[in-house]
Amino acid sequence: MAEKPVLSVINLKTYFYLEKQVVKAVDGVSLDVYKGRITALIGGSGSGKSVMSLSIFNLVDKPGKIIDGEIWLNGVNLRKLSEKQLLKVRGKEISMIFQNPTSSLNPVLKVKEHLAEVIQTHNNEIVKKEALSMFRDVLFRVGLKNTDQILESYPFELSGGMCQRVMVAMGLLAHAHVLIADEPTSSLDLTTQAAILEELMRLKNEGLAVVLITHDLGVVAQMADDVYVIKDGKIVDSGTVYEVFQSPKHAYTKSLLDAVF
Ligand SMILES: Nc1ncnc2c1ncn2[C@@H]1O[C@H](COP(=O)(O)OP(=O)(O)OP(=O)(O)O)[C@@H](O)[C@H]1O
Repeated sequence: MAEKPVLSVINLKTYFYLEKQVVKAVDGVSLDVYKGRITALIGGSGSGKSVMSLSIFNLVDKPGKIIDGEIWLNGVNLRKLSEKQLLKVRGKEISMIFQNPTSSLNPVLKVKEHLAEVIQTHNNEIVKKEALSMFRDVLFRVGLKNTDQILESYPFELSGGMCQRVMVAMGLLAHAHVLIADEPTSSLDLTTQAAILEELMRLKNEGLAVVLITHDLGVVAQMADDVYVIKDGKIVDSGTVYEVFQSPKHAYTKSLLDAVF
């Protein structure tokens, strides 16, 4: 691929130091994520998908630790940044939507306050009125219609799908370059799942780089451009979705595909 990746992970290792053993949750993963493409990360339960995405944000808690590797975002190695510098990157340049959208938002903040937090650190001079019209606009873009009411709502007053969309809106407002979606639809009903997936496609078409972590290989076949298969913390297969699904190189990929198709 001629274009440079927006996000490049090189030889990343994240281990959990337990009393009796070391769990090598991510064990030398390298992957490239491109603008305007959906990159899927697939693998069975416990293969390292979530630890991988948390590592990108440096959000791995003890006893876990990133012990090696580089994480390049638009030419900056995130592993060299201080926690203060990383705060500016998280949710701004890379945003993330999690499995459980309701608990990913702060329960004591209204939607408008979540959105305000995004622009405060980003763009102080925006006056209140302009900010509100930007918020309405961005909520509308993610398919939320009753924007004035939603702005005044707390997360618990919204459905899971609505919270998910608020998180996507926060990423849009921040002009994020990369969106990492970790099982973004797992807790949602079918109609909302379809709407969120459609939204991800739209964002990709707008030029965002999307990393999609999912168990749902049907969704991957339908939506992804590139695929990485992770097993026991290691990438065992990768390529375009066509390459990986048509001619899987690793027996593990074949078994994942056989279980579904
Ligand atoms: N806090 C922790 N302490 C110890 N081990 C952990 C911790 N968190 C994750 N692990 C281990 O790291 C490995 C990778 O876990 P991870 O959550 O990344 O898997 P996953 O691929 O996201 O699974 P799933 O699809 O079920 O969400 C697993 O062996 C898991 O047990």
